[in-house]
Amino acid sequence: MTGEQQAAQVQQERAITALAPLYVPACPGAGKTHVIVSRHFALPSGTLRQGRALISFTRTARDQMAERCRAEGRPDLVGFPHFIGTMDAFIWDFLVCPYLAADRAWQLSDSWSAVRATVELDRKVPLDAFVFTFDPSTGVESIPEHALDRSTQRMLSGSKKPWRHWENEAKRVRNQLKTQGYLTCHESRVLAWQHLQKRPDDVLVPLRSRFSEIVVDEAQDCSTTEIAILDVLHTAGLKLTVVGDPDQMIYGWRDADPQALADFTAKFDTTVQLTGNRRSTPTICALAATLRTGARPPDVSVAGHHDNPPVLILPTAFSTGAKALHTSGVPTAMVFCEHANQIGIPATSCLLTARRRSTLPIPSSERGGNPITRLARAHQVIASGTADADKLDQACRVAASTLLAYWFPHSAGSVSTICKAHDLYVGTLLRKSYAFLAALPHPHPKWSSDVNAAMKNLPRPASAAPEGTRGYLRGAPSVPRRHHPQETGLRMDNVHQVKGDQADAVLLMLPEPGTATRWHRGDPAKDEELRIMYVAVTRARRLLGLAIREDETDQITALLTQFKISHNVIS
Ligand SMILES: Nc1ncnc2c1ncn2[C@@H]1O[C@H](COP(=O)(O)OP(=O)(O)OP(=O)(O)O)[C@@H](O)[C@H]1O
Repeated sequence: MTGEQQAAQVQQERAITALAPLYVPACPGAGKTHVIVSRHFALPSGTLRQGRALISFTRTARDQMAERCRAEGRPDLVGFPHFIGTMDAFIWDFLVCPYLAADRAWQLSDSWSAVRATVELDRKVPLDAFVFTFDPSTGVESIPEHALDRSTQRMLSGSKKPWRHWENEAKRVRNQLKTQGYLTCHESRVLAWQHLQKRPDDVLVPLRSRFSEIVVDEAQDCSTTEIAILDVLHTAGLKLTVVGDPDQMIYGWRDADPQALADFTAKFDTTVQLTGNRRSTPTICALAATLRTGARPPDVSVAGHHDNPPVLILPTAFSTGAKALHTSGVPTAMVFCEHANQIGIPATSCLLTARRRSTLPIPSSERGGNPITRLARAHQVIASGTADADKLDQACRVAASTLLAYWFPHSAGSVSTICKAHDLYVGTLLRKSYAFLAALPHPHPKWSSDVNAAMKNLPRPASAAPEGTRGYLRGAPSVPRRHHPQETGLRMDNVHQVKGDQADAVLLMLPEPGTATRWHRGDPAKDEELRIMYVAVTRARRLLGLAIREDETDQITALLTQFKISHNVIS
């Protein structure tokens, strides 16, 4: 072990064992999840139920933490009295739901699009296009006009009604829905804040008796209201451990504010900083350092990789329809995968990302298509080997409904309904469906005959009653074209979705004109685009590729040369 690796280990140990209240600012790849889960393994003492709340911002992070506990043989750390969940779930379960009037059935949705509410004056606008914000220091709620997306701004620019009429109408529609029992996470946060102000003892006593510690992961994503809520809990004596990387703050639109986090964490007595990057090579750490505030030196790479490949610069012609063609005429993603493959990284360990999902060659509707195409896509999900639990579940359900349609040709409804009607256990069927999908060959134009033969030969439940070829799939699947990046099993998603994730090789698409100038002259403290680039590049373990506009190649290579970052232009 090198001295740097030892130092990183000592930092991690301190972050695991230091007493809360504790602030752990950490660089990318510092092992925040390891710290949080290891902290959880050491049982807290001294309070009634000795529970610990582990709060994260994404369902993926939540599932990772729970999975880590189970994998270490501690499933008991997942359930009561502990809590492992998202910030929204914590706020709803502990600060809002128990204190709502019992006279109606309350429903919490991610956004107003779930109830398809609209605001109508001289035109009709979806309610979820209006961004409600709340200032906890004044208790005032508003809808800033500048936060509207571009298409709503265009729509409202033709309206004869002034903005304040739209704002009032949006609030009226929202209030009416609230009266009917519908809430989004924004209303939930505001209610939490109000409950803490109006009836602090009711809210705080149950929290104190259940949790001896509340750990907040990815704290840089907290909105100002969430920080204000945590501040009340901290002031009331609840023990908080706050873990985060302020450089990865990419949720400005939901009111995350680096200054609010800095002011809040300054109140903590103990700070343990994690500066060893266990994920990325020195070259990737060096490039990442050019995208963050304060001209700080690169993080120390303690990943121990045996190589340190240069950054690949791929000049690309970006055009509509998510086409990104390298100067050689081949999709840039394919060129990148070939280079990754040359250093032993298969396409399934590569990640393609961009600020906008629309830049990525992802089919517009992954769920659409005829039954054979849906099954082919489900097969791809399984074959990729990298899909998350939700995607795997969806894929298995597609295969399960194909099997059920063949086994029970007269039954209709969802997988659960048909299973119930025929006394089948859904979990067993999904496992069988996984095996069925995994055994199928790669989709091709005559794939349906392979699928139908596999269905026929698959051991079936005793109650199944297939009728000849009823339920057989027909036609050709519309599988991705040859040389299409999707065909390689390459994983792709936008930066906000891959946050917290990692891959051996990452290709970041940068189609926006002016990226080079922005990178050169911009200030990451003020420019969220640069922070989004920072999050993207820090997902890479060994190889990083940048797909850039051809006319910006010289500027970007000059920049990398200036920072002494080794790179190769692939032309
Ligand atoms: N103590 C450790 N020993 C060995 N590997 C570790 C240790 N801690 C973390 N790692 C590994 O380091 C990598 C980065 O860890 P992790 O994903 O938790 O980072 P992170 O701090 O959450 O990063 P980010 O904020 O950038 O997502 C992972 O592959 C993880 O398994």
